[in-house]
Amino acid sequence: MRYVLPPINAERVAEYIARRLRWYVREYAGKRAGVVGVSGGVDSAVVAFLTARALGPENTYCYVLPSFATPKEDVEDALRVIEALGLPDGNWEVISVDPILKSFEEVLGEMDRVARGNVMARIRMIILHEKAYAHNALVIGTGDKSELLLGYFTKYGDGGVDVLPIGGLYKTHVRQLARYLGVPERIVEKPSSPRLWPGQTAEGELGAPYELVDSVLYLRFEKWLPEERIAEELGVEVGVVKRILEMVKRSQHKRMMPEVFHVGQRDLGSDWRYPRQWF
Ligand SMILES: Nc1ncnc2c1ncn2[C@@H]1O[C@H](COP(=O)(O)OP(=O)(O)OC[C@H]2O[C@@H]([n+]3cccc(C(=O)O)c3)[C@H](O)[C@@H]2O)[C@@H](O)[C@H]1O
Ligand SMILES: Nc1ncnc2c1ncn2[C@@H]1O[C@H](COP(=O)(O)OP(=O)(O)OP(=O)(O)O)[C@@H](O)[C@H]1O
Ligand SMILES: [Mg+2]
Repeated sequence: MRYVLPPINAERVAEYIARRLRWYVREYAGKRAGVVGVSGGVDSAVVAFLTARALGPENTYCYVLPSFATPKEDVEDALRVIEALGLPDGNWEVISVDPILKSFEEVLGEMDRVARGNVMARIRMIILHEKAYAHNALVIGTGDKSELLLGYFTKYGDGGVDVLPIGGLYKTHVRQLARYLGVPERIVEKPSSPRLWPGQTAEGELGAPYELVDSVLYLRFEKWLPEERIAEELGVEVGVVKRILEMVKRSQHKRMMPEVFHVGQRDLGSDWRYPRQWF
């Protein structure tokens, strides 16, 4: 398999994202600070570094929100990020989501691991928004371009954020940016995982390494090559390419506002009907 993404200019990208994030939070939203859920993974580490660069450590709030499925090394790595940023004491906290998850299961009954994982992600979302309200802040999202295109996130969970500063960067580019920013190497090298159940890895669930996923997405959406040419170019079966692009199609609803059924002024009280072929 060939990796075809050109590298980014990490210095310029970091500068651009930090400036734009500062403008978005301060000028556009009129807020003071940013709240980040820090997992010990590379996306949230990069976003925490960029938020501190944009707004200053005193205006950056980091929350580590482990569950029973979080390895203890991840909590250690999350704390390393917080230490590296030099956040003041009141600007970070470790809060276990397990008691909240347990009370959900007591009321709703036991859930399977996917359902429980999505509830876990939505519990984190609620906590982060509560903290944002408390600190006059926005919830800074950590989704990258690969996850957003694949729909590899929980709708209204880790997807329920206010702004997506690294949403224009593929996962492999986020790792490059992480190295430039000085994110600890163990975090940069760690295989991506939502950690929604023990042993879960992103590449295991997606069925392909991110180098391949990113190459397919790049050749399709930036070079507009047809599926067969992408397969040839990367030296993989066309079925692999089709499967990745199918994930993009099926997750369109996660990248849009919910469909609104508009009712126009002239429809109210008139006998005009939508043409049959619209349905
Ligand atoms: N066509 C459509 N139009 C409008 N809405 C539609 C829809 N199809 C489904 N839906 C709605 O979407 C829901 C399904 O979406 P969702 O609840 O997200 O659930 P789903 O996509 O099934 O699962 C989330 C996936 O993201 C992964 N994940 C989650 C969290 C974090 C990370 C990470 O990388 O850190 C990864 C997780 O491992 C899993 O593979 C349905 O329950 C339904 O309500
Ligand atoms: N234990 C956790 N504590 C705090 N936030 C979390 C935790 N688990 C997930 N999150 C939030 O959900 C986001 C989505 O998880 P995801 O696994 O995609 O990102 P990551 O762990 O930062 O990087 P990677 O995708 O490489 O694992 C995280 O970036 C983080 O903001
Ligand atoms: Mg992760």
